[in-house]
Amino acid sequence: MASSSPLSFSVAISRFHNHSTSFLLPSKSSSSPPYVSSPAKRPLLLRIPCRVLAGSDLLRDVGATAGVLAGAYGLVLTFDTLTRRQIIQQNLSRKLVHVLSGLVFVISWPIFSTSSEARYFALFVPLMNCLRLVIHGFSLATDEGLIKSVTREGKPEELLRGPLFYVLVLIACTLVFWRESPVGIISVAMMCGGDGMADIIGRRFGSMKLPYNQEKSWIGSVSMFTCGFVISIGMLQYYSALGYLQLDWSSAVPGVALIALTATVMESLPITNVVDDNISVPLVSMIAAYLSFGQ
Ligand SMILES: C/C(=C\COP(=O)(O)O)CCC[C@H](C)CCC[C@H](C)CCCC(C)C
Ligand SMILES: Nc1ccn([C@@H]2O[C@H](COP(=O)(O)OP(=O)(O)O)[C@@H](O)[C@H]2O)c(=O)n1
Repeated sequence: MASSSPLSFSVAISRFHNHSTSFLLPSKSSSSPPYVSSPAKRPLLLRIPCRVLAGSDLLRDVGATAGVLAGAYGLVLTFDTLTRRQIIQQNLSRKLVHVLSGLVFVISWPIFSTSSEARYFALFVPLMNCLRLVIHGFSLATDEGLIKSVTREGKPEELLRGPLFYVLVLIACTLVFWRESPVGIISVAMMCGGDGMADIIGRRFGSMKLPYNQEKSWIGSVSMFTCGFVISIGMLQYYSALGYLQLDWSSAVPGVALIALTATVMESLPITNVVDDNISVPLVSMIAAYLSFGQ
C-alpha cells in the first residue's frame, strides 16, 4: 500500500498555496527528501521492509474499521437504551446521536493508517450505515432501536430522509475531502455540532422566534453559530496538532467564523420542506470552506 504521510499533503498544498488565497501555510520544499538516505541514520520505520509496513497498514485499517463500525452500532444502542429506560426523551436522544455520530466519526479518522487506501476503509463505516438505513427505511427488516433513536415519530420511512442525508454527507466528506482538507472537517462540524445544538438549545429555550421563520428562534441560531464555530476550530486544531493541517490561524479563524455565519443563515431559512438541513447546511459549509481554504 502506497503510504501518503501528512507531510506529503502539506507539500502538495504548498504548491497549491502559491496560486490561491488559502489559509494553509506553505510547507517545506518538496525537493528536500522527508527522510535521510543512509540506512544507518534511517528512522527505524524505514528499516522495516515495505511489505511488512504494508501488512501492518492493512491490519491497522481493518482493525480501525471494525472498531469504528462497532462504535457506530454501540452509540445508537446506548441512546436506544437510555430512551427505553426513559432516562432521556426520544427527541433529545435523536439529537445527541445527530451531534455525536458524525463528530466522533471524524475524530476517529487518524486511527486509520497513513496509506492512501485508508479513507476507503473508513468509508466502509458510513456505507454500512447507509445500507442499514435503506434496509430499515424500506422495512425490509426491523430494528426498533435504530428507528427509536434516530426518528422523530418512530416511522421507518423517516430513516430515508434526515438520517440518510446525514450519512451521505459523511460518505462525501470521507471520499472527497478526508483528513487532509479542512473543508470536510468543517462541514461535518457545522452539520453535527452546529445544526444539532441549534435544535437542542432552540427547542428548549427558543421563545423569541426569527422574524422570517416562526419555526426557528434567535437562540437556536446563535447556538448554531457558536457551537458550529467552536467545534470547527476545535476539530481543525486537533488535525493541526496531529500534523494533517498547517493553518495560518490569524486568517483561518475569521474564515471559519464566516463559514459558520453562512451556514447559520442557511439553516435559519424557512426551506426545511424544500431541502433538508442535513443537505443545505453541509453543502453551503463545503462551498464556503472551499472558497476560504482553497482545498
Ligand atoms: C439522528 C441522525 C440524523 C437525523 O438528523 P435530523 O433529521 O434530526 O436532522 C444521525 C443518524 C446517525 C446514523 C444512524 C449512524 C451514523 C454512524 C456514523 C456513520 C459512524 C459513527 C461512528 C462513531 C464511532 C460513533
Ligand atoms: N435555528 C433554530 C433551529 C432549531 N430550533 C428548534 O429546534 C426544532 C427542530 O429544528 P429543525 O427543524 O432544524 O430540526 P432538524 O431538521 O435539524 O431535525 C425547531 O422546531 C425549533 O424548535 C430553533 O429554535 N432554532
